[in-house]
Amino acid sequence: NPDISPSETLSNTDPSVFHKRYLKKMRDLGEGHFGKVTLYLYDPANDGTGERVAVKALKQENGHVPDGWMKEIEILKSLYHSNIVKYKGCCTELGGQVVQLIMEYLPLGSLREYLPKRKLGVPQCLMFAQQICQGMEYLHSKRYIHRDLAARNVLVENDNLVKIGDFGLTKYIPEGEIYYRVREDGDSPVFWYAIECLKESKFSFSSDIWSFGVTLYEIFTRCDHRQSPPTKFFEMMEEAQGQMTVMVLIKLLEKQLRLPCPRECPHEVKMLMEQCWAAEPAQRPSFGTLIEKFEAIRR
Ligand SMILES: C=Cc1cc(F)c(CN2CC[C@](CC#N)(n3cc(C(N)=O)c(NC(=O)OC)n3)[C@H](F)C2)cc1O
Repeated sequence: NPDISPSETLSNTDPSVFHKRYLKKMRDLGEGHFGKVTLYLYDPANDGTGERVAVKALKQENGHVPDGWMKEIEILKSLYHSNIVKYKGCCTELGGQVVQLIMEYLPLGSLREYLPKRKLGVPQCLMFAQQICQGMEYLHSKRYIHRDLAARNVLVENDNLVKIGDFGLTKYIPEGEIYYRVREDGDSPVFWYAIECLKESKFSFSSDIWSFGVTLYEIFTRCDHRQSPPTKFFEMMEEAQGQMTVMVLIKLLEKQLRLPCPRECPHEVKMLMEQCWAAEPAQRPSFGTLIEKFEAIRR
């Protein structure tokens, strides 16, 4: 049609730009220390035929966008892997003073909601565990450490596919560095933290492996809250009423105490958990090694 300019024939709207006016709030999905994740219908036709998206927003900062927040958006935007939640775009407000992160919505939610409802067999638990390792191996290959790997941050696409769904504490480790040092802020997931994180706030690829070991424990307890890491560790710390939890947890881990092996957990899986919880970071396996071990167990 010669009298329409080429740009008008193509729908020249950038699909990664979401307009606030078309986002219709449905319900909250989660709350973090610095913000929340909400389910929206993105409905430009305004007829309910739009698509559901998960929107992550920071608690209102006084008029400026924290640079750590833009980092998280850039990180997710740069990740392409079947076991990592898909970035869809951004929604900006007030001339870019507020930026919201738009992700694909997985209605089955995280393993924390899914596992207690769906009594999975051992083979499916092993498949999910291997998929988490595949997503994490990809993340580590780009020199990112997750720092918050846990069942609550693993989303279920369907009975055969899980994805790492939140990157709120993810950090880049520069070439040549081994550790990322942080001053502790917010409510840290201490029962998923490696011993060197608790003692010296030293985060590394190896500390993600420790957190994977705790996530593997969660998978094989089917996220039963009576066996959750906090519940179990508090039971193990029972005589230490009133003392600082982190100090007591460190003492307990230094005495080589660990989370107990879940019932009907294969011996090889218990061995993997214990390797992930080696006191010495360098003795813990990599995600590549863990993938090979899961492939061998699943054969
Ligand atoms: C500002 C910081 C911050 C705020 C937060 F609320 C959280 C916690 N939040 C993380 C995202 C979350 C779990 C995961 N992964 N989730 C994502 C989806 C999805 N993409 O579909 C989904 N779906 C779902 O529940 O369907 C029924 N849940 C869930 F919202 C918890 C972490 C944070 O760092």
